[in-house]
Amino acid sequence: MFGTLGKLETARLMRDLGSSCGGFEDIGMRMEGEIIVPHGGDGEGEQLTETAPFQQTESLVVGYALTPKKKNSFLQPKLEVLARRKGICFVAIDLNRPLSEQGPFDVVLHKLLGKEWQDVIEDYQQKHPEVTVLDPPGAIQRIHNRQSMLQGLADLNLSDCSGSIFVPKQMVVLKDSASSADKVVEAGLKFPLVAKPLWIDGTAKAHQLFLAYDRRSLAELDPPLVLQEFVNHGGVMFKVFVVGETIKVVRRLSLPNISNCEKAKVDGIVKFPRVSCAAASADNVDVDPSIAELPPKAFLEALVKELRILLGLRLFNVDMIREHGSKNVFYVIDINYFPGYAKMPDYEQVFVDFFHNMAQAKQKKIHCK
Ligand SMILES: O=P(O)(O)O[C@@H]1[C@@H](OP(=O)(O)O)[C@H](OP(=O)(O)O)[C@H](O)[C@H](OP(=O)(O)O)[C@H]1OP(=O)(O)O
Ligand SMILES: Nc1ncnc2c1ncn2[C@@H]1O[C@H](COP(=O)(O)OP(=O)(O)O)[C@@H](O)[C@H]1O
Ligand SMILES: [Mg+2]
Ligand SMILES: [Mg+2]
Repeated sequence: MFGTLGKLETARLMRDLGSSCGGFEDIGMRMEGEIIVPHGGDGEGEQLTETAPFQQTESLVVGYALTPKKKNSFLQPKLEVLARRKGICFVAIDLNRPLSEQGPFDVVLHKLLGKEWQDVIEDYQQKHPEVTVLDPPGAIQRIHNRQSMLQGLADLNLSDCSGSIFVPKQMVVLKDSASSADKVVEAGLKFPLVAKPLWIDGTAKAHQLFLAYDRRSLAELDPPLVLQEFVNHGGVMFKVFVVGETIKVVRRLSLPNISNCEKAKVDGIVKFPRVSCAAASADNVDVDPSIAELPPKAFLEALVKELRILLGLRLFNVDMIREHGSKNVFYVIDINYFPGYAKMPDYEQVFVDFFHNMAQAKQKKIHCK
């Protein structure tokens, strides 16, 4: 039932990956991308010393509501110590007590799923307009659906034209039906297609993706899902991390090109691992530099500027691939709210600068009253 990726590709993929995202191990030097830090931060973490003088006054109190996994991966000791030195402190929100009885907070940083929390944070946002909610729940909801997350991207009018941005042709299949295969063909989607669960619900299942090589295989998939045309991109993808005004790009391993010969040979559906969640080890993958070349800086800045407005988010990353053979034709294939920032080089300093700028803006506002 499950076909197989080309033997060579699979072997290479598994060799390079070493592990899937869940049991994330750093499998090699992460190819650090360009650092675009338009404001004061130099992106360089300061050397930590045990006797680092803690800032006495708290300039910013950040309440956080995160899963244990996210708390462990994001709130690492180095971040807390560097933050404390700038008067920024992180306080765990007690989910068993009313949020309004806790704090006071300057910022509420959250990534929890479920209607209950959504109601709590929306109610809190109404009652506490003075608190920065990172990020607004409505904006987060939009990217929990793989259709709405990409809506509007293809129409972005980018000020910089050193590149162009597209979204792969895709369609949503809400329920099993004999006619869904006909609709896919009528919509002119070309196989192979990447089948992705429609909803991002924080479970591993939301990341179980398949390649569907022919229309007959669609019946083996479990709706609701998005079917997206596969775009050859040479096996390297770009993760564009955004933290407020800061942008950082890293390269990650991705799926190899699918040749016409393979398209003809392989049938059925193929499940594939979370190739891009682990850090790329580009050192041992012979990739053509034109494939691995980072997207132009001005292009990324123009794209992210528009995305911040379109999405209404400050903490997100964008998965982009360069169309194979093109100079700078890019496809956005995924957008993630509050992703695994610990895999972004120097993430601690980036966040300290981000929160410090927030604290300064708050101070300015108080003095202007
Ligand atoms: O597990 P991590 O730390 O690698 O981060 C996951 C992200 O990996 P990335 O940082 O892009 O390499 C991951 O990104 P991808 O979807 O794998 O591109 C998701 O953002 C995931 O959150 P969710 O399951 O979509 O809610 C993220 O999971 P959470 O950390 O939010 O649970
Ligand atoms: N349309 C596509 N064309 C080519 N490869 C794709 C496409 N969509 C996804 N992929 C591959 O699958 C990986 C995971 O897809 P993505 O949409 O980012 O799902 P997730 O949210 O689970 O990360 C991507 O990093 C890329 O390697
Ligand atoms: Mg992704
Ligand atoms: Mg994702």
